[in-house]
Amino acid sequence: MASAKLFTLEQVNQHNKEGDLWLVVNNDVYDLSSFADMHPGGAGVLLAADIAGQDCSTAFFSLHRSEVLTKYARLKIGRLDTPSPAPYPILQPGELSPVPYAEPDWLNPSFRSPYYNDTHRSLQRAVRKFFDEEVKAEARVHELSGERPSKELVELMGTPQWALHQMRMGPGKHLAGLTLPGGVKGEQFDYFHELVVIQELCRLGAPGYMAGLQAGQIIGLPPVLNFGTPAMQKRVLPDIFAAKKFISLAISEPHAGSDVQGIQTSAKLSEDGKHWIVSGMKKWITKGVFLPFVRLNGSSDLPRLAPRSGYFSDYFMTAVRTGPKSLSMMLIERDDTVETRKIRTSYSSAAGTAYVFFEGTKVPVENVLGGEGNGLKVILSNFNHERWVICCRIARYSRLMFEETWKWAHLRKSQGKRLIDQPVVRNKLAKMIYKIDMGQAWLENVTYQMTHMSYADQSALLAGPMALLKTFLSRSAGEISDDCVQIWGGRGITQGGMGALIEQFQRTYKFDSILGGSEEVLADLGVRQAMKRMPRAVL
Ligand code: HEM
Repeated sequence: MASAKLFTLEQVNQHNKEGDLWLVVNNDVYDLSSFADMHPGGAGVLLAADIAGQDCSTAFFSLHRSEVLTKYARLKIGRLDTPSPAPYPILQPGELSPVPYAEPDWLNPSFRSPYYNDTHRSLQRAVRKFFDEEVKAEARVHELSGERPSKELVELMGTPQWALHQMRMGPGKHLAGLTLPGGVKGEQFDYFHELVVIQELCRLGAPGYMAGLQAGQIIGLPPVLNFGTPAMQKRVLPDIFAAKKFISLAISEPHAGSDVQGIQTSAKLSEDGKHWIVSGMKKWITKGVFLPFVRLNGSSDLPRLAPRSGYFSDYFMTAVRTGPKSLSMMLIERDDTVETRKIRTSYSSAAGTAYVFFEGTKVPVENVLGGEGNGLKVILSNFNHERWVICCRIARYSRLMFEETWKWAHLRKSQGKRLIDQPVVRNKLAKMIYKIDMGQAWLENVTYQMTHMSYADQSALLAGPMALLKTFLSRSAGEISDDCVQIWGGRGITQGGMGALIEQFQRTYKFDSILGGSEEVLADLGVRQAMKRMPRAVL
């Protein structure tokens, strides 16, 4: 800020009353004269003798997230002429957090890891900077307002320069010939690169927005990649990777969740045998439809919303009963016979969760993936990757909650002591650290196995370990969330403000313990898979 106007602290001291109120935060001078009456914490606190006209960085950072300064940058009028070292350094876009355990060990410059090489590191640096600079602000605002991710941003993410929609599909020939962020060649891309992209996105702390951004495609597109004909791939993939079109996975129904055998949506073959005619309904379909809202640029600090049609999935990868004992997966294109309706969940509406209704929808027989009656095979082939993505996600969200809570425990004083000085708080933090680091280490081990196995072998050999890993991570997330809320107190159950991410996590971590198979189902699957490998000889 070379051209900033400079003030002495004595000059700032003069502006210390109602209607003429300045103060200093992190060496920046703010004029709050007209903002004081709108200050969410009230005008009174700002007019206190130790605040008005003073350097109040310590008071500020014990009550606000640093993002408040970005949001209210318009109140900044200059800088102190003799700055003191900033007591609360704010991370620049792309920087690693200096908070202990806030980053996975492989990002600690003093540590080594057998799993990551220079290509993973350069990709990590590139995407972190991009997410911090281009995505973070929108993600946090839209998470709260329920708005869809903006068209401009999803399209930018789909440009060949960023190729983020392609990377979220994992390694494969869809990346061939591309030069990815950080100079990584598409052919070098492995599951650790994908893990890096997922975990960097999670740092933004906006789970509903993140689901609305890419979740439909991550679970809805693999059948096209793995079972689609070349003609289907040519027609569908480029538009989805460029974010011109969107796809959702449509399996669950009011009577069938993880239990795909209970699916009731059904289809009859047309008389000429060229189409399936589909009728039925699907529930909890991510990205099915977004709230028809758009933010208006009003003077209010809170987002104001007004009706407008939003964009939504153009394709539904749908599980359909094609006979009494026959389940098929088909790619259904949205037309007038397909209706979507918003479902409100504890996630942000930015996820676009919806009901999908099919009423006599005509689907060309060529749109059946993997052959008629092979729906279960197609669904199962997808599950491992979906569960692994969820594992990457919970592991990183849990770490972010730890970072927030660790910082808070250093800031917050109770009965004259910082929270971190209380053994009971340190004990809770210790439990968080070992759960987070155990989860990440197990996740990296499973990921390493994936890099050395075919897709089919992953399903056969890793379904059990993956199911147990997901159960461990989502159970741990519940315990971490609970301990975080206890440390944050009222702020952990208050939307917005210092504890915003903690409140959001305790409201949303359950998604990961249900989606892709509930904890109970997966724990049982993990054990049953191990039972199959039990040799008779040892009994
Ligand atoms: C640049 C100066 C400031 C701005 C832009 C600002 C803005 C805000 C905002 C947006 C909130 C709502 C909560 C949040 O989003 O974090 C808030 C809350 C609050 N602010 Fe400020 N504030 C400033 C300085 C101060 C200072 C110097 C104090 C001194 C004590 C203060 C005391 C409070 C209090 C007590 C709350 C309520 C916190 C709570 O509910 O936990 N603010 N402020």
